[in-house]
Amino acid sequence: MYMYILCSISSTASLCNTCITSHFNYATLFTYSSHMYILHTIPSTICIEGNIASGKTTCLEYFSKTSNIEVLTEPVSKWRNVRGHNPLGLMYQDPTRWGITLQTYIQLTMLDQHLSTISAPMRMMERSIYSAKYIFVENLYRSGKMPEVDFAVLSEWFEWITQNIAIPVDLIVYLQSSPQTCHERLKERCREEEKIIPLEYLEAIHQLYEDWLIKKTSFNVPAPVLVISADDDLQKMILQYEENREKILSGSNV
Ligand SMILES: Nc1ncnc2c1ncn2[C@@H]1O[C@H](COP(=O)(O)OP(=O)(O)O)[C@@H](O)[C@H]1O
Ligand SMILES: Cc1cn([C@H]2C[C@H](O)[C@@H](COP(=O)(O)O)O2)c(=O)[nH]c1=O
Repeated sequence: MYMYILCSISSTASLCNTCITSHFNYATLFTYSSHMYILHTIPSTICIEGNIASGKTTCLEYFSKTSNIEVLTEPVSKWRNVRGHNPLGLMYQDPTRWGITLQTYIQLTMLDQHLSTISAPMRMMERSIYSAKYIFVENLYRSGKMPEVDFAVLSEWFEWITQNIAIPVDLIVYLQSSPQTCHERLKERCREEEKIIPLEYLEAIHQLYEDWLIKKTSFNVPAPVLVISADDDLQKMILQYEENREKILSGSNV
């Protein structure tokens, strides 16, 4: 939908006034085409970020009961089964060989989610195309498990996408948890491919998240960040979600 809007802007800019106004969670755009005004609404996007097993899916499930929100969980099932292949499993078995395969596919599926047309005025997504690149690709590269040429190709793809396609994010909710908590929860969840993940892997992911979203020293942060401490038990997490409900659903002004 957004690409269509961008096309509309460029094709109608010389013909008429095009205006974008922001009201609460809606961005409303009017374009003039074929002698009539067309109104498009762009849903606002909230991305739930955090380490593996920090509680993102659980958080999304909780907010899925809220009206006017469409929740998009990470398409992990696709990453585990693309035409009968399991790139997630392959990556954990041999990251140097399969890291680029998995990350190319994740980049595609994330882009697909960002651009998907939804009927609700608000989209709540699990992670984003940004964290796939800034956290996971970066981790593979920095740990010496992704060859330089693979990193270069993925980076070229990512830069082309983000420079040519509008991928708006209105708010990042960072579920900040200790790597130890995640390790415990990961063991409990018991996803087959992840059984070999050591604590050190979660520590590396944690550090990359902290540099990106807390210290803001590594990469561009595409939206305001709301930090929610995620080490608490489920009941306390629900309390925190309720305390922050308005901030989360207003999509910005953190
Ligand atoms: N606050 C919590 N306290 C204890 N266990 C939790 C909590 N939140 C989630 N879990 C459990 O931890 C595991 C990982 O949670 P999940 O929501 O799948 O994390 P993520 O989507 O971030 O990987 C699941 O088994 C889930 O039931
Ligand atoms: C985005 C992204 C994810 N992964 C891996 C990390 C985990 O094993 C799963 C996602 O599970 P989570 O419980 O939702 O964190 O996918 C990856 O390797 N690369 C990525 O870019």
